[in-house]
Amino acid sequence: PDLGTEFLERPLANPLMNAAGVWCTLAAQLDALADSEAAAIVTKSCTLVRRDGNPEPRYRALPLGSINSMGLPNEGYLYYLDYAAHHDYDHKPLFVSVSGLSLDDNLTIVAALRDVVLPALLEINLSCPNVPGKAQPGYDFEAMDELLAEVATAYRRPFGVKLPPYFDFAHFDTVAQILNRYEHLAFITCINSVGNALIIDTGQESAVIRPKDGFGGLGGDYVLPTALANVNAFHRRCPTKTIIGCGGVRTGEHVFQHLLAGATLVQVGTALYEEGPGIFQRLARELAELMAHKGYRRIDEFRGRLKTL
Ligand SMILES: C=Cc1c(C(=O)O)[nH]c(=O)[nH]c1=O
Repeated sequence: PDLGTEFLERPLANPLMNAAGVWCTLAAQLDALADSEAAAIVTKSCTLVRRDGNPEPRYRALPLGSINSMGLPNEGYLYYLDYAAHHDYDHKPLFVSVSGLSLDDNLTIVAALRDVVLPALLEINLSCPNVPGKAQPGYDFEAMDELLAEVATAYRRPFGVKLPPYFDFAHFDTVAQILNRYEHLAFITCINSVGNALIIDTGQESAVIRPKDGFGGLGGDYVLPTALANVNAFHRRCPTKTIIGCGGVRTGEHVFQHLLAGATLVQVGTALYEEGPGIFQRLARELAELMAHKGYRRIDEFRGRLKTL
């Protein structure tokens, strides 16, 4: 089978990439992703200035996934613009994830990315659940609309958004209606971690991460059904947008399910954190095996073709 696909008219060797935040904070990590089987890479969400992030322990692997409250540790946007300036775009696309702590910060970073005129792709993160005292724009629809209006005006080039999970059809409808109003908004990445979960260690009778009394974003197997639902909900509601799936991908079968639900690219977070960049070779092999078993030669024979009963 051929795992080839296309993103914004650009051919890619396969639909696989990392999720923002995982194995992508430092140049050496990004280089490892560039050297891996991932067909595209995205940076850790960046802020105006460098951040240490939240006190540790702030990430825990779990039997069914992970919980994190990293607190947006990153090297500051200029570090990632510099990385983007040296990236080889003929080899594979680079996305820059931006998660400014204010509208002004977001606009400063977006304008800087616009002015360096690089082929890098902008993914605006509307959904960081772990900055104490900061409500995420993804759950404040007026703030989201204002942010997108300002970014679209300032950036004037194709960009995308990273959404939190939604759990209500009224929210799918409202958010899709907002996103469909922005022509430059070319792609939608669903989902970010399921925010503010609480994992309890029974023996210790304690939370397992330090920040926010143990409340953190859930990832991994726990979130696959919610991720698939959000991918399919926005695939149905935003026919002119490209959907990137993210959430719960650990095997080739999970990649297949995200593609069936309507994703064009599929991001890997928790499983990449645990397995490292070699995971992309395994996922590509497993996806090819599943496609061969089903008699599919190309991804476009089944992508977005989820049946209903
Ligand atoms: C950008 C901050 C995020 C973080 C974080 O740095 O705490 N964790 C997530 O699961 N998702 C985020 O979007």
